Amino acid sequence: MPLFSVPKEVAVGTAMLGVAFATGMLAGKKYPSLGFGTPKSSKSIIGKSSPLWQYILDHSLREHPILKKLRLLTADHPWSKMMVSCDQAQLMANLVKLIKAKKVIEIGVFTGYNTLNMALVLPDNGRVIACDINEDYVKIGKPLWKEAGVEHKIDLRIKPAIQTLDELLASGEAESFDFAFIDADKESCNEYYEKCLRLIKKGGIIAIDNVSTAVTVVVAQGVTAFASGKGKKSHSGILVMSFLTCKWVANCNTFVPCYTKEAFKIQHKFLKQAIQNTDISKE
Ligand SMILES: C[S@@+](CC[C@H](N)C(=O)[O-])C[C@H]1O[C@@H](n2cnc3c(N)ncnc32)[C@H](O)[C@@H]1O
Repeated sequence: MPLFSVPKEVAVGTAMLGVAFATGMLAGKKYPSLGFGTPKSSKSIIGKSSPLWQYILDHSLREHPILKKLRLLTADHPWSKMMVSCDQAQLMANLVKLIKAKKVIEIGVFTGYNTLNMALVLPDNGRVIACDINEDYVKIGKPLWKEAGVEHKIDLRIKPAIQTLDELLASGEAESFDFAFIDADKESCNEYYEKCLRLIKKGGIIAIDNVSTAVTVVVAQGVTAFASGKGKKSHSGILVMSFLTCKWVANCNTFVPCYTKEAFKIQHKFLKQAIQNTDISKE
């Protein structure tokens, strides 16, 4: 019996993600002192000293023009490092499309780059529950949501994300979401993860950013429980994927992965298990 069943494309996509992790091709991360965030401005990611990186972006990035506009607009923000990288966002958009998601949650919106990214690939009646506490950040991207014609798909909730998740659960939306991206304060990550496990339905995906910092343990527990089949009932059938931390290398203008051995082992084990247990017979 497979532990879970995901579409073949998702398994392949996830495997490629694993390869990207293994080869250090994914976007790097830098953690400002607040404990969240990633170095994502085009200025820092597309570095001249990283021809491989540039090649990957030149040949695989298909960024919507308004997304690009928002990325460049955000690049000038003092906290631009918090924005997801364009390739990371593209991977999530592809996964959202592959599982034919209709309802997604973004925990931590910042200027709304990934919110817009997901809204663009959702069907017209799709919905992004976008959670943030800082309206000033969100205000930067909101006009571009409108310009892209997807504003109606975005349900922005300005309040602590825990409160929003509780409200969703209280209003009977458990097991009704397809995808969640956890990318806010790390202190609450454990709670976000547990609540998302209740909100995401079977066949859905929970993506967690910056897992090799404070949340490694959370993910490790979830992934281990999930991969061994010993997780709670509600864990089964949900794919948990994680974006690992990379370390900013000063004066290098590029990012190199800085995996903790443990985080890499967990990721690798999980991906291997995910592929082995993918039920492609129904495809
Ligand atoms: C790393 S940024 C999110 C980046 C975003 N996902 C993107 O695609 O660009 C983290 C965001 O989490 C928000 N945040 C921090 N604590 C929060 C909380 N308790 N509830 C909701 N949002 C929170 C911050 O205001 C910030 O905008």
